[in-house]
Amino acid sequence: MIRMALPNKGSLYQPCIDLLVSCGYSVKKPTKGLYFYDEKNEIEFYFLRANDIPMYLSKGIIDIGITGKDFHSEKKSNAVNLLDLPFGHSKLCIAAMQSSTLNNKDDISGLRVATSFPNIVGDYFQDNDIEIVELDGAVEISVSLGLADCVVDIVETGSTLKSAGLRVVSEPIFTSNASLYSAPNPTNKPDQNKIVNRITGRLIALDYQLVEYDSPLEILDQACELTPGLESPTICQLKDQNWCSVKSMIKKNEAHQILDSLQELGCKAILLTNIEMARI
Ligand SMILES: Nc1ncnc2c1ncn2[C@@H]1O[C@H](COP(=O)(O)OP(=O)(O)OP(=O)(O)O)[C@@H](O)[C@H]1O
Ligand SMILES: O=P(O)(O)OC[C@H]1O[C@H](OP(=O)(O)OP(=O)(O)O)[C@H](O)[C@@H]1O
Ligand SMILES: [Mg+2]
Repeated sequence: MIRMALPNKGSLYQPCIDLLVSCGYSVKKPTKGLYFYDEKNEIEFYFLRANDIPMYLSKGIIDIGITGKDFHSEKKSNAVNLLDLPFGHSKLCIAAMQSSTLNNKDDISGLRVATSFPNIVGDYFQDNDIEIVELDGAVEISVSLGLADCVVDIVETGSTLKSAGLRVVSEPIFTSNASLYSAPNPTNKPDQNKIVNRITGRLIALDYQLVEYDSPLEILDQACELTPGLESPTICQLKDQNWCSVKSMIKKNEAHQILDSLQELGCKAILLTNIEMARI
């Protein structure tokens, strides 16, 4: 038995559910309630505020959980980062009114900065004299309402800031993504490892594709150089002694260039397929 925390809403909720379902877990948030038991895999899922997950992990109440790096850092959590996940990418940026003359960190000295990340902001501005105005959310409206002179807020596309009449003032002060975290001393390490292995396998599957093709013997070495695989490509002799069939994993973001090269080389029947899950 193991306890896992997932964000109960927001940007991380659906990607977390999709990731875990693709790893064979049965997980859904009840319409009312914050708990779901996956009987087959013996996992208790708790749907918590992404912001609170670092504390539950730090105290060892929850064994494993997914949240944003920004929340982990803000809460000064001693949870252990097991795995970076390919979603929840965002930045914490300083933003001020479009018309403002602020252009860099030093221009902020003496000003009021509204944020939901007082620790990250305090550390960043430790040598500047600023007043932090701590807000729980909807930070972007605070400047036009006159509560603050600028904000430090989460930015992904920038459309939230833009619609509040704000613009980013300087380089991001923190770069975040979702991560899988462990309690410092999880109760059930073998069960935790199973979860990590499944998720790692799924992330590899998402990064790679499987290519299969037929190659004349005389160009087989050149073809294999293009598709070396992780260990080594699988090669089968075809009925026609002059041809082989080759199977290999290739990086998804290189796949189409590799297919072009295989075709130019003289390979035939080139097939590209997605990988559902991988254990390397
Ligand atoms: N638009 C976005 N795109 C990608 N990641 C985002 C986006 N907005 C927030 N995040 C990241 O997702 C995580 C959860 O933030 P989000 O604002 O979605 O949570 P939330 O449940 O709405 O919490 P809160 O109620 O405190 O705002 C954070 O780590 C954040 O950096
Ligand atoms: O740069 P953007 O692409 O606009 O994304 C950033 C916004 O997304 C998040 O808000 P969310 O959608 O979670 O709403 P919330 O205010 O309820 O947290 C975050 O708090 C920012 O406000
Ligand atoms: Mg939010």
